[in-house]
Amino acid sequence: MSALAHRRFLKMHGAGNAIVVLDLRGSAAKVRPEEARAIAQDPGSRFDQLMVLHDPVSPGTDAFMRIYNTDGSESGACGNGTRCVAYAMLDDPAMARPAEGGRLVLETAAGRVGVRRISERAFTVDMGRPRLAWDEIPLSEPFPDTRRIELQIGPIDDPILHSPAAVNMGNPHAVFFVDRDPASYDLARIGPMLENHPLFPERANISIAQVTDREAITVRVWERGAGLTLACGTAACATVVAASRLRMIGRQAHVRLPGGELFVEWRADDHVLMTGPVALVAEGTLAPELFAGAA
Ligand SMILES: N[C@H](CCC[C@H](N)C(=O)O)C(=O)O
Repeated sequence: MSALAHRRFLKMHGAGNAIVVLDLRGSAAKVRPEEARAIAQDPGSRFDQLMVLHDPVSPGTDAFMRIYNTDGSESGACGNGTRCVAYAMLDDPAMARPAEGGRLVLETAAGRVGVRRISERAFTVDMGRPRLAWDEIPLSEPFPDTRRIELQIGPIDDPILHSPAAVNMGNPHAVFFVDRDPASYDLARIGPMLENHPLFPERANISIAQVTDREAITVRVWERGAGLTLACGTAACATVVAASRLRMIGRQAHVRLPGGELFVEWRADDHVLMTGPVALVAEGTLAPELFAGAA
């Protein structure tokens, strides 16, 4: 039987991004990709991302986090999910541990993120520094300037989208800036082609963004490994960094996504801070039969 059977989870969302939090601290259990897929496919535990807590690995951190997409693939970052984890680690009766004044340091395969409570249901995540070199995104061929890379989709003489910015926020992002409502693009059709484009050896999250004023951007996202989601925290961060590099905004903006709004600041010390809400939807336990056919 799976080591995950009967384990309790929290079903949450961050600006509409569906998140499940599972606490495996104090155990040697790990989530296998097929088990993540099985959990995602059950209506009671459906998620865009599964945030799994493990015992801390490095001194000065409160937990090690593994992040799974709907398809079972792992990511080095999830902004919305990190806020949900902070809520769980500070407020959930079973998951909470005493923490210094509402502050936590979480570690993932991509590095450390700091989280600070702003209010009962809002948190600011220090997502760390963006990685901007072509081989840090990563891209499969060299581009000295990742503010606009050579990639387009649609008719060669009249592309639907072209010249995206590339940013890594612990995960790879391509951001296409457009001058009309991002909702007018068929991202459900375009997204998978771009997510799996050979230019992205680790695939990519695909955003379509419209800068509506010097401090406001409207974004829609096709997420790597999860598809269309109502919000994507790291995409919001990547979009603000990209827009700032292109001088379309200053260093901060309100990012409006279908599921809600995030505020992102690319601080002078190169750290990207993202502030947004969390919501608790339900709690549940993982039924053993979930994993019966896990493949
Ligand atoms: N799909 C992303 C991970 C989740 C990102 C998103 N949900 C967020 O809030 O940052 C990836 O595979 O890179």
